Amino acid sequence: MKQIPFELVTIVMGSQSDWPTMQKAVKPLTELQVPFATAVVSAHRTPQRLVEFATTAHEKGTKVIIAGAGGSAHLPGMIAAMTPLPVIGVPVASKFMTGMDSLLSIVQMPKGVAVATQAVGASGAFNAGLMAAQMLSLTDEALQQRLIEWRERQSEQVPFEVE
Ligand SMILES: Nc1c(C(=O)O)ncn1[C@@H]1O[C@H](COP(=O)(O)O)[C@@H](O)[C@H]1O
Repeated sequence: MKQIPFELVTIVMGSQSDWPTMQKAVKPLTELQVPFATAVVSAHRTPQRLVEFATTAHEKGTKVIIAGAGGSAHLPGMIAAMTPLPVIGVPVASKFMTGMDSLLSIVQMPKGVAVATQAVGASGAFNAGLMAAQMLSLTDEALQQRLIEWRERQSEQVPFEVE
């Protein structure tokens, strides 16, 4: 059986079809030199894989989990229910409800199990990568410095003049 990959940040998604959205999380992680791994894990289609992933991630070196799913998006919440690690949820835009269903599925967690829900789609995935790096920077001064410089570069790239 194939092994689930684990890294400092592990990005999981409900389906391969989520990858075009979820790959946006890779950019900030790469730019900030944060190691990450990716895997398809589905609460609905691969429940055993979900349990194995969620119950062992904290023992395998993962510090932050990013979980993206669309539609009936139970993946982030179910992972959060089984891990002590912070889980960042990304609502992937769905075919029929443009992601409102994904957003509500992920954001409306019951009290006692927390998911840090991001915006729907590509921007949410990008910010999930950024948020994961910010969480890790709490205990990594060099990463915090890289984040400060990354922010400065971002500000410099916003033109002052209106064209
Ligand atoms: N929401 C979930 C879960 C889950 O929450 O466990 N597993 C798959 N899915 C979602 O189903 C959508 C359609 O998947 P397919 O494109 O494979 O049919 C995807 O956005 C996926 O995240």
